[in-house]
Amino acid sequence: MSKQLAAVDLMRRFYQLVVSKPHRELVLWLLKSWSELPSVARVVLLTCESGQHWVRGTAINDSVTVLNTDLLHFRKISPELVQQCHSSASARLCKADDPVVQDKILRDECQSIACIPIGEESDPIGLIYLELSLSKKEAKKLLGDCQQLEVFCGLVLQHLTITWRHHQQLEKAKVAEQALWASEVYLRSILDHSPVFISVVDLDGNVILSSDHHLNDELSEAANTRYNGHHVYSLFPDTIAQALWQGRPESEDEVNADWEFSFESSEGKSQYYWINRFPLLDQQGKLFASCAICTDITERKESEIAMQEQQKRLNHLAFHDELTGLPNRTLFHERLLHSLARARRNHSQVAIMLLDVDRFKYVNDSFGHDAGDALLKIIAERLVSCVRQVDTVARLGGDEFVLVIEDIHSHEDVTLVTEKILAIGATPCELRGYDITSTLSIGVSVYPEDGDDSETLLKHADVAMYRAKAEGKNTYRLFNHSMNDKAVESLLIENDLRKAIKYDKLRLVYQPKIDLHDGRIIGVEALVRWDLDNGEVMSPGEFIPMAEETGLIVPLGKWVLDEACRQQRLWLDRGFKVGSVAVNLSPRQFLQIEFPDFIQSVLDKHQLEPSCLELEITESSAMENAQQSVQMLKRLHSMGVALAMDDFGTGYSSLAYLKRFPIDTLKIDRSFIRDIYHDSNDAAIAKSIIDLGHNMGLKVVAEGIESSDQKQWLKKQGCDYAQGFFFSKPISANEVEESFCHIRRKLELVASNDIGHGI
Ligand SMILES: Nc1nc2c(ncn2[C@@H]2O[C@H](COP(=O)(O)O[C@H]3[C@@H](O)[C@H](n4cnc5c(=O)[nH]c(N)nc54)O[C@@H]3COP(=O)(O)O)[C@@H](O)[C@H]2O)c(=O)[nH]1
Repeated sequence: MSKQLAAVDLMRRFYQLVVSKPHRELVLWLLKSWSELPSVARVVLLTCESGQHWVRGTAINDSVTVLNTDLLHFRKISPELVQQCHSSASARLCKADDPVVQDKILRDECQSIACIPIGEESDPIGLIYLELSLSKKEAKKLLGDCQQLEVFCGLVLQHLTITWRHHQQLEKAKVAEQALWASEVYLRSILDHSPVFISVVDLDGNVILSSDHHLNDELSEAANTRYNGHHVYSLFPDTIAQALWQGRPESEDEVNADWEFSFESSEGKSQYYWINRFPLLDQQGKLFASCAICTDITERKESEIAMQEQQKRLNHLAFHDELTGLPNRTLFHERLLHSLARARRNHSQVAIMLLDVDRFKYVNDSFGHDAGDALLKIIAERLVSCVRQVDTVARLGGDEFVLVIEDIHSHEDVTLVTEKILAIGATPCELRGYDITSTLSIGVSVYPEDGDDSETLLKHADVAMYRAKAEGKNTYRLFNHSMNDKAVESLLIENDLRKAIKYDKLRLVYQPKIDLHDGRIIGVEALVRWDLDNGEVMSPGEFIPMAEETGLIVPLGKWVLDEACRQQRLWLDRGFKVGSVAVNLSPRQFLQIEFPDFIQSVLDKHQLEPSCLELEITESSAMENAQQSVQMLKRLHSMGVALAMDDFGTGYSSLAYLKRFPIDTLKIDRSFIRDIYHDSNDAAIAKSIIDLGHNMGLKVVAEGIESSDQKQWLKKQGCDYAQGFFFSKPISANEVEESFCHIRRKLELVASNDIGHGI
């Protein structure tokens, strides 16, 4: 047969044998073909792929096994031998006792080992490993006879290798496809469930990929559809589109950036996002798209803003007056310190103007606190309008304001400002439908001539203001050192008294009044005491005139009335019938239009009959505004409150008026009682007052009885009641209570037996 025909025959046989035969069968056939050769003890079929050897099968006599294992794990033939053969470019034969095969051979009769490369000698696709019971020489001959089998084996192995590789590639593609599918599923799931908005935008601005979380429904025209495939500018307002596509406009790196972003919804609600943009590069490292991750931080931002605003409000409250919004005392002091520091540096002058609203109490009491607050607000606004922005207008509390005016060059500058303030202060303002004119009193001190530090300057402005008030109100006074001493002293007392009223440093003591005929206690007179911080007690003789002068008598008088009625209620509840409680009234208090209403409210508050209360008004104050006093006394009398005229005999009573005063009692001033026994004039006056009182149908009380003689004389003259140290000094409510029974017994004894002295 020609070589050509032989080749064709071989190919035919090859195709008959190989095509459509399962691989396993081909491997078995190969192994079998070699193992059936005479003297072959063991056959191993190996393939070479990318420098690695795979054992595909092994045959020992009739037992053929198909394998697929790494040579290194097979370990039944020598890897060194395989390696040597593989690199030698020809079949290699060695004796069984060759060191490379030692310990590996299977049988004792094995004399030689053959390792036959299959395919290209320099780059074989496989190897046939044989263990032979032939000498090396005999084995060589046998292998020479097997060339056809060798070629055929090469073809089959090549076929197998190709199909294996093909299979492998298919497997790999399948795995890659699965991996791709999985990564797509992961990505979609992540996008679908992501709580943030993620978008990938290509270089032309088209959305390639986006998460289901919409930025804000109203922002997206495609809110309920996927964004993909749309241009960012067709989906979002320009600002957002730009953020998603072109990045932060001011950023140097337009692609890679993160920043906070906000926009306003159509409802005017601000929406905040944190945007993180980064580039997407292809395999060549070229930018093909950019990804933006937008996290909704609105809630966090809102709470941050709320906290900042609260902090701002707290800061504002700490340094501003809540009612007027003006700087408060703390901020005023700070500003004043700065102004003084500036003035020191610039050798300039600063004016401190302390303002007090005249008759503010009256507005408050007459129109109510809301009206008072409204007035303060109006004044605050007007003051601010009077000064330059660099100046300070502050409210120190109550109706007290202060101004710090910088860069003053002369007293004329000060006068200009004060007159402006007085003018706008006196402009009427409407409160509750009434046109109210509330004037201001201003005290001014100037740095450096009136003081070098804030405390002194403020004290001196206070002194000047006090002087402005004392000298007619609705005016201003510039401080001068001659004002200082007396004014400061009065001011200090006034301030302390203000605090004493506020912080309950006042108390009442009670002096009993006795019926001279039977010695009964017919009532007590409430007298106020002021406990000073140094432990001393200030007499009302000292502070009542000052309280009257400053107007403090009104709150003080209210407190006395309320406290006396409270105590009366307590005594009644505990079974102590002390008679009426008499309270002294100051003229200012007495002439307040709303005074009867106040009395009624106190009686109601403590659930007292009007007869439980007696009001004492001095003769001189009743006569001072006689016409008004008549009206007021009539109103009080009609309410059923007992009325007494105090210190009678010391004033200039007009009998015409006296008969019009609806009073119940005349109190003879103690100055007539003192020498009643020795001074015939005093005796005559006292006697006349007793007669006058009786003739007018009034009861008469003698004050200041210190001795039994005085008492006896008065009793003899028909005086009804008496009061004085002879019976009892003013005592505390507790003492009244504790010794009430004792006092009553003793007073009764003194009155009836003319004995006893004091209690
Ligand atoms: N508007 C108000 N005036 C008040 C009030 N409390 C007191 N006063 C007036 O202050 C003046 C001084 O009062 P006081 O120091 O309390 O003196 C009173 C008595 O202690 C004193 N007195 C009483 N008996 C005697 C005595 O036998 N001898 C003596 N030397 N003094 C005595 O007289 C004062 C009471 O006087 P009168 O009011 O006239 O009855 C005084 O004018 C008080 O009115 C207050 O709450 N509001």
